[in-house]
Amino acid sequence: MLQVKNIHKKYGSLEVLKGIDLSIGAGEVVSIVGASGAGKSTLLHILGTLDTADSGEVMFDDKNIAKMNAADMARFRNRHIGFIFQFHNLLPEFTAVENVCLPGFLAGRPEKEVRQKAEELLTMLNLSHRFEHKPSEMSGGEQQRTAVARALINSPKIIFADEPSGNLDSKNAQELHDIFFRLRSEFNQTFVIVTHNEQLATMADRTLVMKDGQIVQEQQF
Ligand SMILES: Nc1ncnc2c1ncn2[C@@H]1O[C@H](COP(=O)(O)OP(=O)(O)OP(=O)(O)O)[C@@H](O)[C@H]1O
Repeated sequence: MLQVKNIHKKYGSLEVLKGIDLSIGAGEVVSIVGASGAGKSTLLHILGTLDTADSGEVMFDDKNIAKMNAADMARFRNRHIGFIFQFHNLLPEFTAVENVCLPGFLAGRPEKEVRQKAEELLTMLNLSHRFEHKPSEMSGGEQQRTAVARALINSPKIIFADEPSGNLDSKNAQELHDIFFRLRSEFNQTFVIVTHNEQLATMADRTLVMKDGQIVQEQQF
């Protein structure tokens, strides 16, 4: 599904990615670990089309992301990619349902269909009692589960998660990790997850270890 060839990225004179190759198949859960500053988030942002590489290729199925213009890339991102960040990034003025709906509306899908899917997703994630709550009226775990529902609203090919449980206590973290693997077994959902959480890293099918801008090791479980 995702093929990456020889990606390089510099910030000024700092070489952050030094030739990354990887490939990720549909339904795989891949974790990326490594010391702070190794380049994990930079790689995830490039894979997720939030940033561009200086050179190299990012292919989603047969589409070369590097060759797309900004508008096509934004459309592709909205339709096919989901994101979950360490901090939920929900809009504070909107309810849980509205936050989840937003990427669906941006994709131009019918309002009724999007709202129904948002409610289904929130119900699946045990948030049926929180539809009309704003982020400040929900717990950290509930906010992060709402962010998962938002990531799923357009049925993305792949979800990129950057330290998704970094801000959660161990019980909520465990619950979130279980959700990822449930989504994989029920919907064949693909995930690439940057994490410092050892439990999550080792639950993945494969773990890529990054050091100084390179993948130095791959562990298979
Ligand atoms: N926009 C930017 N401008 C300049 N330097 C950057 C930028 N983004 C990242 N860097 C630098 O690139 C290097 C890699 O950063 P990155 O966030 O990818 O590391 P990381 O492995 O995700 O670290 P962490 O585990 O701490 O999140 C760091 O030295 C960082 O300071």
